[in-house]
Amino acid sequence: MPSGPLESAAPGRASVLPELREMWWETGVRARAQAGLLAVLAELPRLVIAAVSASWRADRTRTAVVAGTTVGAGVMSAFGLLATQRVLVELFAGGPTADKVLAALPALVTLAAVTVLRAGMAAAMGYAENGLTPKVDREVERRLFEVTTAVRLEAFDADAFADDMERAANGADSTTGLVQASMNLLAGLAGLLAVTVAVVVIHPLLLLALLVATLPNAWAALRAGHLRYQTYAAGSVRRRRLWLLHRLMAERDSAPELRSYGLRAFLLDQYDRVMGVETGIQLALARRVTTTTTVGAMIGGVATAVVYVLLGLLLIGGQIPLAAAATCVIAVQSAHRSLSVVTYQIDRVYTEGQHFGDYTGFMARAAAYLPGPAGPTAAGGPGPAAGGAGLPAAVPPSPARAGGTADRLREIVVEGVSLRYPDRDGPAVDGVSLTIRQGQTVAFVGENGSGKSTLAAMIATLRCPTGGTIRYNGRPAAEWDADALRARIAVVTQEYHKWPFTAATNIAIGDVGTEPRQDRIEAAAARAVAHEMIRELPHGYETLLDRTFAGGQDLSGGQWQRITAARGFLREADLLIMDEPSSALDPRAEDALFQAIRDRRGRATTILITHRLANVRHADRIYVLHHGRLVEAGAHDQLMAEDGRYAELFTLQAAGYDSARSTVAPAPRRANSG
Ligand SMILES: Nc1ncnc2c1ncn2[C@@H]1O[C@H](COP(=O)(O)OP(=O)(O)OP(=O)(O)O)[C@@H](O)[C@H]1O
Repeated sequence: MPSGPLESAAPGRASVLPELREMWWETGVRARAQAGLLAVLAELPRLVIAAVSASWRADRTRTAVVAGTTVGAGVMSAFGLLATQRVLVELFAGGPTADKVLAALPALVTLAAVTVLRAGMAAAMGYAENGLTPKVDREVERRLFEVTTAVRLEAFDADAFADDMERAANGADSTTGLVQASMNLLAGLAGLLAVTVAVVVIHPLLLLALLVATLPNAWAALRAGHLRYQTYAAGSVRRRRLWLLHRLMAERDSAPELRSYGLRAFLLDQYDRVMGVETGIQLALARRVTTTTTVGAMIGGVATAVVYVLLGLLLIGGQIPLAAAATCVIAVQSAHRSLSVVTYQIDRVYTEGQHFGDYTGFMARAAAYLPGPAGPTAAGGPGPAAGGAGLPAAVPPSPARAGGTADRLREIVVEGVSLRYPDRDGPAVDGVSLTIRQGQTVAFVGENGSGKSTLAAMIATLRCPTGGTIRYNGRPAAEWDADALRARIAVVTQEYHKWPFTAATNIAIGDVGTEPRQDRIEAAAARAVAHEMIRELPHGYETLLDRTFAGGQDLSGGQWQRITAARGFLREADLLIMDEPSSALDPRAEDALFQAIRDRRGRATTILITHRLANVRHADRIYVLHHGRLVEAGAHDQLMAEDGRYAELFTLQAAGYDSARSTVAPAPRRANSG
């Protein structure tokens, strides 16, 4: 017996999963990581300003409180240090202890007041920050969703747009982190400044001592942070590979194939390889970081010792009083603390800033895909008014256009329409012209990839033609109110979405503009042969159709297709587009569904896309597409008489049934239970 898939997964074969190639944006991340420490520092102010302005837009008062208390706490540090020095000066002075304590009392009171004020400011800062976080999250995330739900469908065809969007969503989460890190950095800097000022006031020479004692540690902390970021940036492909492997090995969707093809050992082997590399890299990083921080600490330690020796010499030489020397020791320790805050926060600001940059970058790029007055050709053109930090202010409201309630869709004229997807050689739809009148049922037929769904998507205004025009009641889509026009069209797509809602809501979302009345939902379900099936679910129409929630249920492919057809029927749209609505239906359900579609004839318009040609026989007009071009058009009998492509496809399919009928004894006909 040949070796099974477990053996074929042996090292050397299929060692790299091809879909995990490096993405274009990762080179950008890598370039930033290799930019060097100074370049990193130079980028900080821009990132901090972007985050603080996002916070300012979310809540001015709280942002001001956080900023004010942060700086205030720093200033209080300076006062605290100066008061400490005064206390020490008085205590180290000559004379009886009681007199010394009495003399130190004002400074002690100041110290107590400063301490209380600092504590009060810290509490106010914490309170304001806690309230600010959800507001900033909401502000930033809502803007992201306003954009992701409004961009034209073409955006999703653009290179790596989905990747870009995913990182932007993560970047949105980094906003609060960046704001907090920026504020903490401000606090650290204010503390450092305060210590510096206090030290200079005591004795200018001590500033030099302070710098010598603290700079080596600061350099080490920054360098270690930079090493960590470089490793992080270099590992993005590896992380995505791990993420993919996690999903493949633990998710429900891949579980059946994983077992049936015996992919367990193959995937575990992939995991071991990636983790082996990851562990090695993390160990190397730990070694480099430890070396750097140890070297920094050693130099810092020696420098601090030198400072203390210097202080001793100054003391012995009578150049500085004992109190100033004692304050200097406290100042050096304070400076160490502030500096470690500053270096840690710089590291955080940088990392969070990189992620936040993904968000602002995405928002700027996505603005080009927002529908605007410029219409479909707006791609690449200016987007709506941009908010601060490259954030589009909001999705612009549609200008007043045609689309009143009385204006039903009477005629759709497609004039020389083409569409070319990005990075595709030929057009998916090529110069198609046709007219669809109210009440007609028309069918688009043709082989896989002939352009049927693309043409339907353009008629449904989901995609903008790259050539030609589509007129609705004589007016091009650009002259209509986009929402009003879409409200007249219902689309049941091939790639329907399983919304994680109840069965009733899954149908009701077909017409969110109206009240979700149960009788209407049930009537739509009945037309799509879904009513009985839904009633048999554990909670009937209230059954949650998502197994990731407790008590949730999943449905079979055909059952889902009935629900999506019901969604399409609910709206009573002027135009219903049904793209392969019956591919998973059993023959009885299919027959009933097409009967419901035929019932629309004369009343409302239907575009039907299906490969089951028996179902298009009754269509008023059949359009045959081939390689994006319209090659035949007419009623069934006419096309059969022409003996062209349609006749060939129809005869081929019918022959399958005929030969089956000739070899299988006919089953007794059962009454249609609908
Ligand atoms: N988003 C896309 N990006 C790039 N090319 C696409 C995209 N969608 C479809 N295409 C290509 O456009 C052509 C037409 O696709 P379309 O889905 O319109 O065909 P279809 O006739 O509906 O096919 P089927 O019968 O298989 O559903 C195909 O060559 C397809 O590969």
